[in-house]
Amino acid sequence: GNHWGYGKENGPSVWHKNYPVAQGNRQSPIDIIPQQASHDSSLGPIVLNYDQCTSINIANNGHSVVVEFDDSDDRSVIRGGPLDNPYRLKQFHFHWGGKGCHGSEHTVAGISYASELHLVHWNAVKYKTFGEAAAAPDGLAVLGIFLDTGDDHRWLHMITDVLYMVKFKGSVTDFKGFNPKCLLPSSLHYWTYLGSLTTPPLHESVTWIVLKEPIIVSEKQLGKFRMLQFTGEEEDQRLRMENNFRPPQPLKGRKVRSSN
Ligand SMILES: COCCCN1C=C(N)c2cc(S(N)(=O)=O)sc2S1(=O)=O
Ligand SMILES: [Zn+2]
Repeated sequence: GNHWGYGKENGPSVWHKNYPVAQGNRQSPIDIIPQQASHDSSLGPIVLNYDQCTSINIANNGHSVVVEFDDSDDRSVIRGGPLDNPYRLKQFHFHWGGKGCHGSEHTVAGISYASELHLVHWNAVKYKTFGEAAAAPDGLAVLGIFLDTGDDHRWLHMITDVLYMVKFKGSVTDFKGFNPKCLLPSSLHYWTYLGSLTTPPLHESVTWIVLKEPIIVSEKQLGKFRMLQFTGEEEDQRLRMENNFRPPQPLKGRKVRSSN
């Protein structure tokens, strides 16, 4: 059927047909305007405890490349900042553009970055399952990290070196012992606001925490993401996985807060 995607016929501009919440009041991503963000002294620092984290596998789900984690206990959590509870790390994935053009989802005063990394966490204190949390207004916390281009990122090769194993939609391969701490910038200063998943089902269940400082990766490393395919190995259509980002959505009166 007409499964959602990023093409002309099934892209972000028509998602509302199957997912009416696409036109809701807390959709993501947004354009973050730093000067309009309110400094909130009650916003403490975010704390990431990823040291015991256990990555399981890396997969091509036909929309992005996703690294899944064992979330059977509180071994890797994000806490603090706008969050009332610790949220458990479930997966991380990326969004990126085509050659040379931009591919981040959030923009900063109209400027987009080459790519954006999303670390997805869920509120296992309040909800029994990830699926339940993903549909609840305070169910998810996604840490967004911008990727800018420059020199090689010293650790990203651990991911780009295995992308050939998950070239096609539906492919998955073991990916153990990866700690995403190595993908963080030096500063954890952030903007935060209430939003949604940026892909269908577009649930309005995400507390977004977007780091101000990008990490730097090389054009060569980003290029390896573009050899992934949206399509499966058995499909005769070859569709390069690129421009898998949703454009900024209306703020609808929401407040963006800034950490100090
Ligand atoms: C069963 O729950 C419904 C599916 C939830 N998920 C699917 C997404 N498309 C999705 C998008 C996410 S993003 N781009 O907003 O981080 S996180 C995420 S997810 O939480 O992994
Ligand atoms: Zn995402």
